[in-house]
Amino acid sequence: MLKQPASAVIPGSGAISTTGDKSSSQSPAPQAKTESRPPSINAGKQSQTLCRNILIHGYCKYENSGCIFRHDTTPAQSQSPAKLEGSKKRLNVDSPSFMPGSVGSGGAATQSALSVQSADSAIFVPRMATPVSDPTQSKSYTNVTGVDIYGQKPVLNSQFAHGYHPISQPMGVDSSPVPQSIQAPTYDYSSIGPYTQPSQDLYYHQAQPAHYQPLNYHLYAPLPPHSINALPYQRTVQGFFLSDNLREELQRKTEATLQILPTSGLPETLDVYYSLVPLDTNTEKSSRIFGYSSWIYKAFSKSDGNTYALRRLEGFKLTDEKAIATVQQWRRLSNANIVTLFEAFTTRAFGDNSIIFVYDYHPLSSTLFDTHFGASARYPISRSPVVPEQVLWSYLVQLSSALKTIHSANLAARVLDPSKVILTSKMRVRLSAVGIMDVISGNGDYNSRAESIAAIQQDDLYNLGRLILSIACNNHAISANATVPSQVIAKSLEYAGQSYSVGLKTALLYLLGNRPVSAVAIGTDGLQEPLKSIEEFLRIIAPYLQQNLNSSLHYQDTLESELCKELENGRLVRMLCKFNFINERPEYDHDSAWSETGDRYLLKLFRDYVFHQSDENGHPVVDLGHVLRCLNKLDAGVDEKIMLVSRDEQSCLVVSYKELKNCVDAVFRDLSRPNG
Ligand SMILES: Nc1ncnc2c1ncn2[C@@H]1O[C@H](COP(=O)(O)OP(=O)(O)OP(=O)(O)O)[C@@H](O)[C@H]1O
Repeated sequence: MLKQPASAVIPGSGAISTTGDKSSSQSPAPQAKTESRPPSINAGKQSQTLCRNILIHGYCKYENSGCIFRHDTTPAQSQSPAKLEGSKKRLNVDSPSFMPGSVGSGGAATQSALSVQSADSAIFVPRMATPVSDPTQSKSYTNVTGVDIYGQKPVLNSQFAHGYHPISQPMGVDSSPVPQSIQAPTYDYSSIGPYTQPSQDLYYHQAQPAHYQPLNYHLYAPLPPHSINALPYQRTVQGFFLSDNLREELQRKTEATLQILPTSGLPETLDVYYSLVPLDTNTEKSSRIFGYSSWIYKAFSKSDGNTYALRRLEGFKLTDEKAIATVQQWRRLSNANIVTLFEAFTTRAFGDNSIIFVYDYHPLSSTLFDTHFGASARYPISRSPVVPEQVLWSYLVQLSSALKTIHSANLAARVLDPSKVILTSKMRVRLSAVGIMDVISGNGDYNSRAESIAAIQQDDLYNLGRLILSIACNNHAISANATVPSQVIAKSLEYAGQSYSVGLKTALLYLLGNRPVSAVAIGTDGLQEPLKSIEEFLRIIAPYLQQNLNSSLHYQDTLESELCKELENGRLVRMLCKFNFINERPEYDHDSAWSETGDRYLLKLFRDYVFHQSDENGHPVVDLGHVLRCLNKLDAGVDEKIMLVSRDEQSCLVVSYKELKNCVDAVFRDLSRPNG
């Protein structure tokens, strides 16, 4: 229970009586008392005054028990005697309909119903800090004490102990009545410590009838996948935010991307690249793969500010300029399992002849070699020698997809080694050194050597088989040695057949099988044999492609769901930033005229309403659900009205989120104007 103010609220009409202005109210209780009171000299006058209960509730339950106010809504002057007689009926067909929002809009009935005291109240005329963007949106905050908040500063001395006063009446979509049958499920929020019960709005977003259909921009609409049957204690506040694991991983990647090494001893710049950071985990360089020692660095680009991975081949002297042109062919490839190659250039910045290949940078990646054969694995798959079959299929499918793109572009991967396949997140592999062999072997002009490319593509299939088999058998030698004896391959296949399914063995047999490695293959029977192809291989593993597609779509759903949460939170951050720009500005510290007048005063009260509520015992109410709900409604600018109470509880303001949003925008625009 949150503390209630000592004030009565008249929804919609804006007429509110407070402890500070008791005289201006006309409540049912005093009216009831008047029954026993002797008729006063004002009795005749009062009988001309329309009973306020008629205005507010449409009827007065004291009408027949002594209420001396008028209950016929036809203007008194124009009432015929016959009508006057009939005026004892509560409402009749001539009764004007009740218009909750008519205060201030000049409704005749409303005006005639205002008491003499109300007539004395100052008319609230908001002062515009800057013109509001939408001229049709008139501001009409209801100042319940009759104090013009724009001209006169309310007294705000006492300790704040203002309560929780939502006037949750149907002014907007979310306040419309919810049918009983589709009430939002009860949500147990008790498990999350100080956070109290969240709003129904946070969870409940489909029960509104179709005719209340403006978009509910202030509601959270979590996307699937949801955790099925989660117990209350499992549904924590984390449900509103990015999962911890994902957030941590993304943050670590950001950190790695931004890392710099001021004293690395590396050249300060390489072409347009600067701030080089070595990525090699292995300081002992071998020339096994490329025939040259290779190094890899992270660097920022001056031209676009992005981060790239620069692979350097030490001591390479380019003799054929045309060879480097093949990079353009690689650059055009678009495949999620290939690290994009952007450009290549030669340099003497390291004091030798080096060639640099520029790739996309994938922070915190780890090679398949490090993962399965190395001492440290960034994405540990399994420490047991038997790698789960699902993992092998995942690699096989992804690398096949990469080969399909490469072969379709009339190119060949040529390097399919565990040290040149990187894991960029869990089970996500990419070929990391494409295009290099084409440049350094000067063999890029495949068009003139159709036979050669076909043969190299056959090698790709064979090398893919060796790569997967070496991981399946936990034997690096199978992939490290290009001329591994066929007996070793056969024995390893037999071994793999014991641990893995027939499907996997069949796939590996196709890749490693005794097919010709030349474009025109002649079999032992003298007949021409068809070449293996990646298309044919994909047909063989088709059932496993579906499984892989399914899991990657599941993962995509999960990420989209996480993104959806952050979308909402992004809006809140924006709103909070604006809010903090406005509230408690130190330069206006001693200028209460700044913070306690006009739009800014409303926002100050709104901040108290959102963050600084206290319960009936004076304890702070820490309700994250309430905060999220309020800020989302503010950002969406819904029509729902709330009552803001000053810290001394002497004045209340009824204001809609829409008006508050206009205030935020106006004040923020004011602040951001060059001359402030
Ligand atoms: N494009 C890239 N983006 C980010 N990191 C990468 C990229 N390519 C490779 N790496 C990382 O750089 C490190 C070194 O890669 P490299 O290919 O040199 O492997 P290596 O094991 O050192 O092989 P070698 O002995 O042949 O140099 C690995 O941790 C790898 O994950």
